[in-house]
Amino acid sequence: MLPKINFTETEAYKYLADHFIDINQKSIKDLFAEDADRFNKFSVFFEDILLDYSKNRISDETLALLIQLARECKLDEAIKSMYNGDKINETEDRSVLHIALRNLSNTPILVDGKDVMPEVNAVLAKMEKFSNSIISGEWKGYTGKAITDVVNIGIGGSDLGPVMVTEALKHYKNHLNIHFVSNIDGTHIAETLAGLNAETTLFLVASKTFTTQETMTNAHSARSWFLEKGGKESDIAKHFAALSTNAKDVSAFGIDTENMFEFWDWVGGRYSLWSAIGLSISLSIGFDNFKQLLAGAHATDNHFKTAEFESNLPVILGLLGVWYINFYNAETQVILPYDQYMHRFAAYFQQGDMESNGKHVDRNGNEVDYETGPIIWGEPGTNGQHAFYQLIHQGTRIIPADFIAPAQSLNPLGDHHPILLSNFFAQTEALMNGKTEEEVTAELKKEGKSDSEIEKIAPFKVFEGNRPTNSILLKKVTPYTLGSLVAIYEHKIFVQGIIWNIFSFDQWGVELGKQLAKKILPELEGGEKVASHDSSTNGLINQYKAWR
Ligand SMILES: O=P(O)(O)OC[C@H]1O[C@](O)(CO)[C@@H](O)[C@@H]1O
Repeated sequence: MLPKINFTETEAYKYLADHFIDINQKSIKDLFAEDADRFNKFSVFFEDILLDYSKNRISDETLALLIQLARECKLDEAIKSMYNGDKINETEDRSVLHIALRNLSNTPILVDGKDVMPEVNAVLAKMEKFSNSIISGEWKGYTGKAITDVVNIGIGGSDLGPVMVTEALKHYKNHLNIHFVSNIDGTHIAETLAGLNAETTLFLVASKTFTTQETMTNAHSARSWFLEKGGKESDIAKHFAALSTNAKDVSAFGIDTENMFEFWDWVGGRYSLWSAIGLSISLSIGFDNFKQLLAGAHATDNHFKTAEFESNLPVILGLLGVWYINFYNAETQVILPYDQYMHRFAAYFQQGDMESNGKHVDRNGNEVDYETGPIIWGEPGTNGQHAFYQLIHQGTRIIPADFIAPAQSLNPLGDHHPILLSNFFAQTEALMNGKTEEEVTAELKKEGKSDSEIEKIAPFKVFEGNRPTNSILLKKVTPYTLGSLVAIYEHKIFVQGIIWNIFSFDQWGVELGKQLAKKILPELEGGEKVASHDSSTNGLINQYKAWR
């Protein structure tokens, strides 16, 4: 069981509320001026990852109080509960054990008294064998040819993680072409299949429940396409595999359960890339690299479990988020990878974070009277700089930003990487320092502008600064480092869920829309006018029927 403490009623929260007033007398720039050691004090290494969180609106006292808050909310107990396999996903009566999927130390982890590790290891061994035979070409399609293309059909957690990782680790990929189909919009699968040859294509139907409408519809279309192109029912076993917890529906679909890669209800969809759902990753970069990804995450898991809160990366990141969301009313959190390969990282954590902590009822079943999960967004730098950074620099909202970059490029081409990194460093500095009216005036004077011109233009050129950032510098993007980084963000979400006293591992909020869509679908048949909804919904449905 998780503790059920209202964090706004803790001692630490009250101290933080007072401290908030004090700390705002100073800007981050002032705090740097006061303390030459600030970088050393507020940065922490975890293996080949450096987190510099010194450019935040914090002092020693802020950090101490935030850590006190974590202690009062019994974060340590909550972490133990998760690692012990307790059913901390109480609303679904499930354990939360993505840490078991990457538990390469193989220490027993019990669910209902049974060690889950033998099953985890058995599926990993099956994934290894399958990946090797597809990659080597030993596995043949129905006309005796090796597989060249793999299509992962899944959505949400059965898509975003594998997409993000295969993109982030593209540098390590082999000859297989990996495609992803998620959207129910027929365009997605039609465009994907257009260039493919059924004889050499393998479909992975990735669905924890094996009931998700989008995935099942796409999977049936893929099956029909395969049969139209010349494959027979008896050939399906060579071209379709399932990644699921639902053996019954997998076999009803016609997929040989020999080709089913199992996982378990204690793996949340948005935390499942480490499970059989990661088969597309293992096919793309090879099982050894997939294992490195798991190893990196496992290292983070050990760090999260054992490091003191003061040097614990997920704890620090989580608490900083709470600081901005609950005291500064920050509504969003932007993630800015300065690495083209990581272009889906923010999109991945949009689900990871927003589906986990987008909750308004606390663990006691009461409506919360404080903010919970932020809106997560982001794009890779430097593209974002030329699109939305204006608002981060000069808008009216506070947008805490995570900058992420590797020190070593996987494509060291001319000056590209130093230019990229100079932008990263410059942005965090600019966001902190801003530009004062005096500086703007001096600059304009130097350009030869008259006093009246300066008076007119200066206000628009002033940057307030004092905008908080975290900088995460990786030595290099490797499967191991990426695994560590993803796990850091996963555990950060956990930390925040504990502080906010919410359940982070269910997602009831996505159900209503699904139910209504099922009700509306039959109403779209036929030509008769629909009148069973509000006037807007009726109007839209009827216009759709008129135009289609
Ligand atoms: O893997 P499944 O069962 O198809 O679910 C896909 C996604 O749908 C959701 O349940 C939300 O609708 C996600 O949590 C999940 O990742």
